Amino acid sequence: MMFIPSPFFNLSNRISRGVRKLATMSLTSHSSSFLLPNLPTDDGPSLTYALVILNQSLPKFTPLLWKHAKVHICADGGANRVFDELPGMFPHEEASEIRKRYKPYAIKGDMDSIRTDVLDYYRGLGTKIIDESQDQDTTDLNKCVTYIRDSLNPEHPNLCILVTGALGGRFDHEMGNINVICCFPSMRIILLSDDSLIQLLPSKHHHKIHIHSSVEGPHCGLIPIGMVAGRTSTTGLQWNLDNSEMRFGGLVSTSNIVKENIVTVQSDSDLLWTISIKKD
Ligand SMILES: Nc1ncnc2c1ncn2[C@@H]1O[C@H](COP(=O)(O)OP(=O)(O)OP(=O)(O)O)[C@@H](O)[C@H]1O
Ligand SMILES: Cc1ncc(C[n+]2csc(CCO)c2C)c(N)n1
Repeated sequence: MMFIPSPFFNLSNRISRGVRKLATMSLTSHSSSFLLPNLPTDDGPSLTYALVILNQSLPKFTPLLWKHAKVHICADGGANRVFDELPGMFPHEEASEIRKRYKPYAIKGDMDSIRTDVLDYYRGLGTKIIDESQDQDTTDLNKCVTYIRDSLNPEHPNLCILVTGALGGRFDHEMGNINVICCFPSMRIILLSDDSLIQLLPSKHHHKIHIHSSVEGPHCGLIPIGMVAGRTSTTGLQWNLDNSEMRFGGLVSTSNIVKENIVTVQSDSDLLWTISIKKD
């Protein structure tokens, strides 16, 4: 298979040589540069970030993600977290000032967890309130991603949705959050906690993952989802896969270690990529 740049870079993902057309596979770059104080421009496509805040303790790097994001959306009770926890991250400033500075653009969900005082407060600041209590079949995260997809022009190929509070906590919620990234395979969605991140690597691309060792790694994993992953090959890991099969009940690449600044992954199946996030 040939590695050539993907449509994310606005280049053709097909190449023809004379009369013979070679099957090619586009290459998608990934980088956790949103965890750095400043966004570099030389390690992948320049992305536009949206931040979705779920109803779990805010990671300590939330102000950094907020700064990098162009739009900020709370999933239902996620708004309680912004209201309650963000002022504590700035102990020398007035809570009311911090709450005005960190005003969500929208709050969306079935509204069974947001407190009335928090709802009234943000409504008063002009936050859009989108009550979808009639929908009891999709999670609040799904509702938020749908909103971003439908209203914020994510046809833009360089949109990336960062989701805080997605991991740890209740296992059914965690699995629901992972299911959301599988429901939107063509969107870049990154699930975050203080300890790790998870994203989908769709099989229709080859993947080049830039490792920022100051903020992430070395622990990582590649995990098949929903089906047997027949053949996966990697570079840059301590235990690389070489056309290996992965399945639950057999080999799943957990407790792996990043060894190089770039990890490459190609597979015939969609995989989850996870990497640890460093504590300062
Ligand atoms: N303990 C948890 N672990 C992981 N994710 C969570 C947890 N609690 C909440 N979330 C995430 O935050 C979102 C909003 O949570 P909230 O408590 O407001 O609503 P919920 O009624 O518990 O969730 P839902 O309505 O989606 O079932 C959830 O949809 C889920 O994505
Ligand atoms: C088969 C099935 N299982 C669970 C739920 C419950 N559920 C799933 S998402 C959601 C909304 C939460 O905001 C709720 C209540 C369902 N509807 N269908």
